[in-house]
Amino acid sequence: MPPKKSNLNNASSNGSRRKRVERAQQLPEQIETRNAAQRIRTAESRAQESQEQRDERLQQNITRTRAARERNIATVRVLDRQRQRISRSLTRASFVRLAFEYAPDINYSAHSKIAIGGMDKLHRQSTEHAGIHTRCDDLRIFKAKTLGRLYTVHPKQRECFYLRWLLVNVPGPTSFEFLRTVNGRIFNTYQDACRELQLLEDDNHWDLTLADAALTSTPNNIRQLFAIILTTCYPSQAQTLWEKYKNCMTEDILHRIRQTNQCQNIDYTPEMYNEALVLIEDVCVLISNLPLNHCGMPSPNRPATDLVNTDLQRENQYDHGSLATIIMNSEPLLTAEQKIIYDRIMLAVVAEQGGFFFLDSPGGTGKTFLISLILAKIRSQQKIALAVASSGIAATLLDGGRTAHSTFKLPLDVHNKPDAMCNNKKNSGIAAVLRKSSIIIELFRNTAAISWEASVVVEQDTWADVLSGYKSP
Ligand SMILES: Nc1ncnc2c1ncn2[C@@H]1O[C@H](COP(=O)(O)OP(=O)(O)OP(=O)(O)O)[C@@H](O)[C@H]1O
Repeated sequence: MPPKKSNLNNASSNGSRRKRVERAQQLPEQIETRNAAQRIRTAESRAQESQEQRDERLQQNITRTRAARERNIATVRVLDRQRQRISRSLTRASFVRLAFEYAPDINYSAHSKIAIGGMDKLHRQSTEHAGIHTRCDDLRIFKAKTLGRLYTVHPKQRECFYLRWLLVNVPGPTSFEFLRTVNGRIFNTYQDACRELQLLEDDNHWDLTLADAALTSTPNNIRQLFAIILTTCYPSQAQTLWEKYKNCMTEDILHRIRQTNQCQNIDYTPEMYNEALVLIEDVCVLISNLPLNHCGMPSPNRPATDLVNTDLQRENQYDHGSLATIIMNSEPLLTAEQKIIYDRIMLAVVAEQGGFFFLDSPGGTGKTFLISLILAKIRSQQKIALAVASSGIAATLLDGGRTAHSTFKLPLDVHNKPDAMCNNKKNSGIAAVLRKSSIIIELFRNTAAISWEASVVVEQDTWADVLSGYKSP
């Protein structure tokens, strides 16, 4: 087979450069003639090829094409990753930094068309209406094609939430201090400033709710109701509500102390209120994983490690009767393959061997069935089996399942941060649960390989950190 001509476009010699220039100056007819001659030459040379030469040529073509495709795919992936990284870093830009970009000379509240959040969408819609478009341009709020973006802040991030609220309501602020200044008085917090400006809904509704409950419910129920209000309704003056209804929420404790001491003259004491606060905090931690001081309330006086009990209690609260039923019904049904895996994992748990097991199989082949049985078996032995999943939906498949992100405080963008660590302290509740766990089962469903691999690496580092000095992961 004649040697393949070198590609002129890749050559950098004077000759090839001259040829390229000549070709660039050719007329279409000349190009057509040249191409026709080239086709004839190729056909002639191929006609002279033996079968082996033809096969070799085709093989080379295939290899070249594959290599080129792989190069292209690799380039596209690299570019894609870069683009994602840039877009994520923009999305993660801190709210406070964005607050600095706020244009202080604009009265945002005066413009009904300014929405918080999907500004890009708004602008795109607005361009279809000439009137609004002109108005957007006139506003000159932000450069380029967007109207601008003030990030959504969850009320849980209290001060950030109130700062944002002030930013969209106070015209012409010149500094953060300016935002906290109302009627010449500088407030310590943005929340106080919001309250002074009457931007917050008052707690009248929650006041009436608690007053109603105080008449009809037990102290335990009122505490639970109060915890729900604190964690999900974000009252602006939680402490005032507590002060008003703390006696109703502490009545059972007072009653118990009076009974214990055989004395009906004992009155409420700070210790009793503290005990009630501890009980309320336990419920708050169960609902939102946040202690009371994150809900605008005073912290109860107890060692921080006592919070551990809530996590541990959660893992020890399984009903042993129903666990036994699960085991009794499911164990005999195990298939041969399931049995091998079941025995292998149970052996590792009983012998405290440690280790990692990856279970993968096509959908509907009984993974969840097997995992549920393993969880039930270990829990029935008074041991802790922690069940986590890659998503909230997946977590519902496992008894006592929680998301890995909430359990281990995984960073959201694990695959972007190779040195990321979970936000768990060694003396936290979940660290104690991890230390006492006989097994940690993590269910990954519909998760891209990169994300679950990255999650496991980060969790593994965290387990090693949390367990260091205790036992091997
Ligand atoms: N050994 C078994 N005996 C009887 N039923 C079983 C057994 N193994 C699994 N099943 C049943 O088969 C169905 C599918 O099982 P399961 O949900 O555990 O599969 P899976 O592998 O987790 O599926 P997917 O990957 O789609 O979640 C369930 O109804 C389960 O109860």
